[in-house]
Amino acid sequence: MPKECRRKSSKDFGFPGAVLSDGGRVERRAAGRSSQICAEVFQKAALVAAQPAAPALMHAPMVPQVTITPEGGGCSREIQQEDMDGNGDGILRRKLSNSSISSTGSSAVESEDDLLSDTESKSKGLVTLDHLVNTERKPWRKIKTYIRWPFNASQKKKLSWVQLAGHKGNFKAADEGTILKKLSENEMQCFEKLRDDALLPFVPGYHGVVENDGEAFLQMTDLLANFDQPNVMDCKMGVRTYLEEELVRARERPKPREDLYKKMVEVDNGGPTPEEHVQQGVTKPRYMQWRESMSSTNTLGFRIEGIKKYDGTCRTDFKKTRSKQDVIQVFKDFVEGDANIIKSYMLRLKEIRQALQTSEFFKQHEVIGSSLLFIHDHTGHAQIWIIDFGKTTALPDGQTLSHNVPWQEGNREDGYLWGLDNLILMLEAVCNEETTENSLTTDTHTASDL
Ligand SMILES: O=P(O)(O)O[C@H]1[C@H](O)[C@@H](OP(=O)(O)O)[C@H](OP(=O)(O)O)[C@@H](OP(=O)(O)O)[C@H]1O
Ligand SMILES: Nc1ncnc2c1ncn2[C@@H]1O[C@H](COP(=O)(O)OP(=O)(O)O)[C@@H](O)[C@H]1O
Repeated sequence: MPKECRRKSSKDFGFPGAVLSDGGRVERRAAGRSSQICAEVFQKAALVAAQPAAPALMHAPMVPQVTITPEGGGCSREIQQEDMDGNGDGILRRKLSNSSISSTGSSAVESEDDLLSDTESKSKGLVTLDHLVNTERKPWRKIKTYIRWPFNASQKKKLSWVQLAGHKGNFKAADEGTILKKLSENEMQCFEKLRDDALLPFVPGYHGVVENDGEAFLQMTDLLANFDQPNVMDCKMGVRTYLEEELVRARERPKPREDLYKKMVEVDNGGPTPEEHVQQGVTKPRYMQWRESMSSTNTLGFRIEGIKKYDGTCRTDFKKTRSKQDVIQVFKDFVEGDANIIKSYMLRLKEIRQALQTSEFFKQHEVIGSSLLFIHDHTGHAQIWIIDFGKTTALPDGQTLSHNVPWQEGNREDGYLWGLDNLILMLEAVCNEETTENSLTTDTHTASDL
């Protein structure tokens, strides 16, 4: 695809001071920086918002399947805390991703030849949203972060936000109950289209495009806002986590990336092929396929990305959580045996499933890299939302997906519904186990009481 047709990041929209409000209207923001407003770029954003999304992949080529290099034997182990400590304070600079159509504005799609910093960073775990409170930044590599409770009410509010996946620095705090996510044109178009769709009740409220500190952001509802010390889990949906066009591009101009090689080796030194070891680099699709095969993406159609518990503990070391039993165990730990929470989650997943089946948006889009965000708290409040439309791509006019047939390159299927069904099955298993365990406990009590 020609470069000018690719998605643009917030930088393409440029300058500060304006708010692209709901409905694509351009407004001026009453801020001291109004002199910096560049109406033209925000009109451009308005125009984009008002127009139907141009299909990003007009002609998905029928090209041979990419072979996933088999995992080597090697010594494989989970990342340990000691591996992480003192290892994450490199320069947290993000350059343009070489093969990525970023799910966010932070890694705009550019050439395969763009460079990428060795210290390419992801935001994992507890973060402090920029203008809320100025504490020391946590390097993403730190896999466990503890927060001391209780804080006073305002501190608690400030520190309760968590980013479990995605790119570092992508989010900022905004007005009460909302957050800002770096603008990607693609995600903006999705939010615009979702305004009239059956999925609307299941996605974060969208409040338009705003400028903050010279950058454009999507303003959306902070899903954590109505929870008290929430437990949060991010599950990335689908059997595939990269776009077909990323494969094509990598094939045309393969660009081994050192940062991805390093991430692979951190988890499994036997992951890279001998050639990849020699070149100290792997291509983006190769890395993404390896991630999918190591985790439950390929086998279950979803994977757990991260969990933050009410007590502030945070885990993102799920790269090798693949088996059903392991996944069930993670869910059991997450809900701490609370059958009511599991039931609420199951109900919500079934509602989401129903909405997906009637959603025009869902039919007409390849949904890649999107997550379900599970949130519950001690009051029994439990909800799930569909988040991250950065790589959700419109199909050519008239084309639809079933979302539950196997992916073959060219058919653009994403396995989303298949993954959702498996997720529901996993939760049912958790529920059954909990119920059995509880009834066993009750039986025991009854027996001993007698
Ligand atoms: O989770 P790990 O193993 O760190 O791998 C990440 C995730 O797959 C990111 O997806 P997400 O943002 O959905 O979590 C992806 O960003 P894209 O969404 O841009 O594909 C990154 O690609 P790069 O940003 O190119 O490194 C890739 O390195
Ligand atoms: N609307 C929201 N409310 C609360 N938390 C959110 C919201 N959107 C995203 N998050 C948090 O940020 C993380 C990354 O979000 P995501 O949209 O996937 O970012 P990226 O596009 O950088 O991958 C999620 O795992 C979640 O923890």
